[in-house]
Amino acid sequence: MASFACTNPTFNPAFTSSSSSSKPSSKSSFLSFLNTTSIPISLKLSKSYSHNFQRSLVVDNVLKTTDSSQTSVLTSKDLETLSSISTPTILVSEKLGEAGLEVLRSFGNVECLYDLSPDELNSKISSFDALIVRSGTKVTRQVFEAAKGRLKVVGRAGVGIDNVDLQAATEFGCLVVNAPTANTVAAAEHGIALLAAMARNVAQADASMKAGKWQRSKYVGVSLVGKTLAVMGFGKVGSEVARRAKGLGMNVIAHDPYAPADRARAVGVDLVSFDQAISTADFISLHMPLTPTTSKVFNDETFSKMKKGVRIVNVARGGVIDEDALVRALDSGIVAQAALDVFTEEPPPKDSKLVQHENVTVTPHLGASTKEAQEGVAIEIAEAVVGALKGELSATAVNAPMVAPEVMLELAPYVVLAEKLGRLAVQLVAGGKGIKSVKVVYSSARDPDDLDTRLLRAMITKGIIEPISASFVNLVNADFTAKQKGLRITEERIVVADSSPEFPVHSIQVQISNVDSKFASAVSENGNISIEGKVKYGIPHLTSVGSFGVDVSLEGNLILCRQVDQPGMIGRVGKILGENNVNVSFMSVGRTVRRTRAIMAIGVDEEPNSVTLRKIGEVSAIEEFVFLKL
Ligand SMILES: NC(=O)C1=CN([C@@H]2O[C@H](COP(=O)(O)OP(=O)(O)OC[C@H]3O[C@@H](n4cnc5c(N)ncnc54)[C@H](O)[C@@H]3O)[C@@H](O)[C@H]2O)C=CC1
Ligand SMILES: O=C(O)C(=O)COP(=O)(O)O
Repeated sequence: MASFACTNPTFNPAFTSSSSSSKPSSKSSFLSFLNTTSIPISLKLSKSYSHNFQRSLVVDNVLKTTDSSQTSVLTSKDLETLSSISTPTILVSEKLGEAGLEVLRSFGNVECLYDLSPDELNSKISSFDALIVRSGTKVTRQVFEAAKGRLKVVGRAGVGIDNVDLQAATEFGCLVVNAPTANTVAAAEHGIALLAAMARNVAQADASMKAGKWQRSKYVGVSLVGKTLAVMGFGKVGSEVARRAKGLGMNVIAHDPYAPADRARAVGVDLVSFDQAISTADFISLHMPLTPTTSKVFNDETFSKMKKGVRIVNVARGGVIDEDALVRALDSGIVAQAALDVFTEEPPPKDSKLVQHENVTVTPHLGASTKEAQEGVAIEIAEAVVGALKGELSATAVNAPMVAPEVMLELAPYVVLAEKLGRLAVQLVAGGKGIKSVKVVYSSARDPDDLDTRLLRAMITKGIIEPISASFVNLVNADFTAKQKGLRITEERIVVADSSPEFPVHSIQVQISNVDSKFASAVSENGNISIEGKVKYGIPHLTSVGSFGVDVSLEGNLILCRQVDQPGMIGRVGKILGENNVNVSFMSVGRTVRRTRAIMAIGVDEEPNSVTLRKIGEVSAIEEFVFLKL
């Protein structure tokens, strides 16, 4: 068997790459992190620590301390590793509130480099673990490629993530987080400001007066009260706009294919179809995200269905409107006025017909730009990014499943077990190749709906894929990577009545079908390579191989031997290992029928050399054996 890369077991979604050069923060933040997770642990620390490593330690220490009689002390090797890891570096590429910068600075090295060109960003990005942007930075596939695996998290200091190539981020295993709540009110207020300013020609009248004119009859406006406003996208901003518009005496309807009717009803708003909304509204306010579905959804065809003289406000994204079509609709009078905060291209070209149009009021993407919102967004994104760099799954992750911290902590030892089972299973496949179908069976005393297996599945995927490819797998890209490699992972949950619901998982079984095994005994009766493991006292154990029951802790490396069940076998193999200075950590023998065949599972601290392995193979009663790296 080719040698396998052995990584420190971790469920950190961000920091699992060997190329990571995360650093640490202070000892105090390390300890406070442990405190917040209430892990019973005794640590002797002498240096600053990496959050990357912190997370691994959390996993290790959850394992080591589930038995409350044990305490864990870092070894000198741990300390050496810790001290060699450098501080996380964070690039802030657009103006961010000071309070957020302070949060970031307390954790890592922060560089604020505003107005970078795409080439400059690409040339610098490989020095950073995290990137924080607003709407002005395009985080393209080239950025992820240029990052060379270093970039672990992109933080969008705001809501819209249409400027981040999410598919590329996912493929590169880079977590994307946003700050979805702190600018909601600011955007809604700006929408209302534009609505009122547009209806009363505030901007145009202001410009006219500043040009020395006094044109009272030219700028007669329209009233809002009693008019119908269609809110397109009844999410956070849309519903706040609706609430405020109702306060202005408007009749508000909304269109949102995904919004629950009761949420709309609570605000006194009727949810209607797209066509109904645009054809009955006097005013239309846009609040949907820019996606392939919403791109240019306001176009010649949809403008033609609108009431003549409709007025449109857009504080969502420029791209939801076909801007050339809007100019035509303005010129023809279908659209009487528009008030726009956002544009397809930002800033728009200086000669943009839309910006220059006399019936259009414009602002340079100011929706989120209040002092309050910017402070809030900065703190929200800084905390999300720091959390992600620490290995916590963010509540605002955009391209990864969100797992509550308490669930993650509970699953921690099973996460280690899952990765090790994946890693073992793939090493049992002849040549480690041709794996197409993997089945994972979780048995648990809990209701199947009560078990979130995404983390476990991701780690099994990691365990299977990483040893046989150059791919780096984490929670962000596990499903994508499996799909890309043609690996189908199916899951089954079995409820076992005789286990305690106190523990989330009783056992995990990994089966690989339609492959040859290099260790025939690992093939169970259904023809699949099959191994099963459990967590005992917080430590992952291998509990069955093929049809044989074993019980060996999954630490260090493993030798599996199948032999004729006869006296003296343990001694013979143990002697060979001892003579070659290989320390045995655990040993377990499983058999199906007495004095026929047995499997010996031997945990070893060191990797036996080829001569030692050959000697084991020469023991006459041994029919087959395999050395597996964990
Ligand atoms: N101008 C600015 O500075 C700001 C702009 N925004 C933009 O406003 C938009 C909304 O933000 P939030 O309300 O916070 O997001 P949100 O996610 O809370 O709401 C978006 C709503 O749009 C709905 N939606 C999705 N597809 C739709 C479709 N085809 N038709 C109608 N509705 C659809 C969703 O179901 C959701 O309810 C985003 O595009 C965001 O980028 C947000 C803040 C500031
Ligand atoms: O949050 C959003 O979606 C916004 O559009 C705000 O963008 P900004 O952060 O002001 O560039």
